[in-house]
Amino acid sequence: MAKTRVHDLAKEYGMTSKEMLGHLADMKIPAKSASSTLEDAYVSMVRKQLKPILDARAAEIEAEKRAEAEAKAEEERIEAERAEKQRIEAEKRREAERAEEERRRKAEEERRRRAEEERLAAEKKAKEEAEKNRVRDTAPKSVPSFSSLLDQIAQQEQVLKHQAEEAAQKKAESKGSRGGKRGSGRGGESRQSAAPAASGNAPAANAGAANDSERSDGRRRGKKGRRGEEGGEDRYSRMAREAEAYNRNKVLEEAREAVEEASRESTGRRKRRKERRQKQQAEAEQEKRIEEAIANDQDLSQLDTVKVPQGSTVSDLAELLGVPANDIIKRLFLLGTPLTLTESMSDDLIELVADDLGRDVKVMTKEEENSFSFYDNPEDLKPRSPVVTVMGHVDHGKTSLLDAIRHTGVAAGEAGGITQAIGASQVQINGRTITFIDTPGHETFTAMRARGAKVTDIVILIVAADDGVMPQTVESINHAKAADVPIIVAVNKIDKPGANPDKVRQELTEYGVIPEEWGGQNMFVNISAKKKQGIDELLESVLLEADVLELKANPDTFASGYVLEGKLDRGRGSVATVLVSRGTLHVGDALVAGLSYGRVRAMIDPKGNPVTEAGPSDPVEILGLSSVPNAGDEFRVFQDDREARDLADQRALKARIEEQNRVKHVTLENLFDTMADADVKELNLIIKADVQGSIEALQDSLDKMDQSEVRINTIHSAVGAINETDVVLADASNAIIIGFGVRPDAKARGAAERAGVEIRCYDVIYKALEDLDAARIGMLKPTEVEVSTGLAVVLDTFKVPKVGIAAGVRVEEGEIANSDSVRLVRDGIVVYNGKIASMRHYKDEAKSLRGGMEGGIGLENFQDIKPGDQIEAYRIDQVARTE
Ligand SMILES: Nc1nc2c(ncn2[C@@H]2O[C@H](COP(=O)(O)OP(=O)(O)OP(=O)(O)O)[C@@H](O)[C@H]2O)c(=O)[nH]1
Repeated sequence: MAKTRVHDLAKEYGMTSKEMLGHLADMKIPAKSASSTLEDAYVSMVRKQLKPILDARAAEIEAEKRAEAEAKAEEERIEAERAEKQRIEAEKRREAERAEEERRRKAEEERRRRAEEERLAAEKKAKEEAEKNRVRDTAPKSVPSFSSLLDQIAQQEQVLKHQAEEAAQKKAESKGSRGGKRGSGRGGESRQSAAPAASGNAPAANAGAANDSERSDGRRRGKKGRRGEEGGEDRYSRMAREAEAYNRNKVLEEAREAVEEASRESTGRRKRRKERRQKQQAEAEQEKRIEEAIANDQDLSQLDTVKVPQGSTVSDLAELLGVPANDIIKRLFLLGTPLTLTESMSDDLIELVADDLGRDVKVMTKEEENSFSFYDNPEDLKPRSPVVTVMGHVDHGKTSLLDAIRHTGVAAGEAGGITQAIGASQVQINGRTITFIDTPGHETFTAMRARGAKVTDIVILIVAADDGVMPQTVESINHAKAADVPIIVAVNKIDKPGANPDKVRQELTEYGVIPEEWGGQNMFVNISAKKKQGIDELLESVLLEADVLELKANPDTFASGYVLEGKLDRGRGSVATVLVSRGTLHVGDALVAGLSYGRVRAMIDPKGNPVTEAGPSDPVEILGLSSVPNAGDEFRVFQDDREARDLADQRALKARIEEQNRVKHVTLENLFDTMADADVKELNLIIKADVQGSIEALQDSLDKMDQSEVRINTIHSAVGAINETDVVLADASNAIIIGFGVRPDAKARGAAERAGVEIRCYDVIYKALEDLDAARIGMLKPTEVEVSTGLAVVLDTFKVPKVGIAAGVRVEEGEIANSDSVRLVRDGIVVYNGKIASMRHYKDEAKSLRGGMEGGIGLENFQDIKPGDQIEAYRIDQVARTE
């Protein structure tokens, strides 16, 4: 048997001979070198021993092979992907090239077409002008302008061309038929014609004159008859003329080129200058935006976001985004909402379209648009007093608490004299001030917050200890939490026998309001608003909370803040209670608040005293505004009252446009509503009142009215007198104007009369509600009422030609008319409901059958009548609705 050598065996195992010799040594098998031979017995021993190695190696090789194959497959995949990508890109590129080529071709075509058009037009004009000049023999007047010079050049060219043609023709003619006939008497004429030609070698400005004389010469020649002219030109004069024509042409051509070049250069320069200017402007604007953003601590990544006012029209958006309106209209069309240029877009549509255009937009509500952002240097900030709102369930003691607070620190004798002068109050405690907003409840708080007015620093949640947590308690908690305002709980009415302050604490934990003593975040104070117990402790808690909040503001700047309340006062005009958030407000300051502006004529503090200035956290009543601002409007003082007026005017104009747009345009949302409720009638209202409260109260009652059939729309409401704009709006939207404690001014009254707009003024809400209800009911569809007319019993049935089976009846009750509807009732079940087809009394047709009469009744499309059936007759009456 052949012996196996070590190196063959090693090869078989994929190892070096040295490695194999190592293994052999381990197994005590004698072998010296790679060429040593091994006995078969040893070989089988080696194989047995090295089997695991062989297996492992095989597995390794297999794995390597697999990995290689995988890598190759992956490579191939990547390669294929890359190729595909390349192919797509190439395709895209080709597509783009094709598009570009097409665009270029079209542009070239267009350019050629235009050039051709221009050329034709110029030719036509030149011909006309040449013709005109030919018949006009007056010399050109005065020094021509640059453009008229060009015109002249063109004209002269035409004339010269014309003359050259004429001359060529003449030449041909004279060479042909009358080549030898050169008359002697024609030399003078030739000289005559040559003389002006020679003198025509003049500057361009005079060339016209020379030309004209030549033309008139030609004309004279024409008048004198062609014969005299033909062949009259001698060789020299012709040469002189041709030389002159050549020279002139050359000069004119050069002049024209120079002029064209100059104008080309100037437009090119102008264009470049314009582009440079625009670029500089854009850069400056961007720089300004960045500076402002840094100053206002804004997010710089938001800089590219375009702010779009809510309700913007298609053309507004196009302008803001700097894109052609068509781009937007096209996208709207694709979105299935075709709109015209002047139609408003919904927030969603604005965002969708902008997104599609790859632009970032922020739809700004009116409040956001009207709000200002300020930046203060931290060094300028000084501590300010806290502003507090009291919230809680109805009857838990909000008013009583505010009352008790107002009496704090007031001597007993003074107490009776305290009146709530303005919509906010201030109390002094431990030498510090706390400001309270006097419109308690979360509704106002949230309404203000919704308008962007963040005035409250701390909420006092009042909970009656005898009543515990009630629905509005929970609402108040939610509202305060949503605004991220800390809550201090005043557990009230602890003087009451059933009071259980601990139960209140327990219940509140469920809503995440947990007493500090239990490890929570909220301070709890037991009070009795009625007995004025615990009030000081409550106020001290407010100060503690304020310390935690580290409330600060810069008092040494122009004032800004929020309107808490606005009203129209008979004697004093527009009156607004404002809360200063920043800066100091002075009498005489020019300010804008919402749509109103004016100079502060007078200021009244919460105690009713006139003051000349108000700092951060101070509430004051101000007089002097042009109109009544709304609660929640932001106010801001301007250095210059012209600026204030401009801003207010801009806002007022915008508000008016928006209001009109709102009335005119159907939005996506209400379009469907309107279609679905085609049956619903609308009662449009414009409400004007002397105080915001009346508007809210009326609106509240209106909202509660049944609107299933007549929808009541308040299309506009505001504090202030009824003015002409209201009438215009009412006219445009078919609305009634309701006034509370306000009257229309003379202009409005006149406009209303002319337009037929109804204005109703009231002093009390319920009267207005009564009238509106009546109007609403008047608009209701009349009700259909079934009136029973008679009852008959079927005695027998019989056949009637054409009608089929008819009933022989006896009328038991009432009177049945042939126009009545009937029900056929069998054993209490209605088997037919329809109309009477025929009615007879004996043989004759009858219009009706009275009680006790017998007759025949046939039913429309119904034969299954049986003796014993009852016929109930009725008619439908329409009755005007009373509700
Ligand atoms: N016994 C007792 N009664 C109180 C206390 N505080 C308020 N009340 C009474 O509770 C009732 C409601 O008090 P208001 O202060 O009007 O409560 P409110 O929360 O302002 O009520 P609305 O304005 O209707 O939401 C009044 O009759 C108060 O006299 C109190 O501490 N103890």
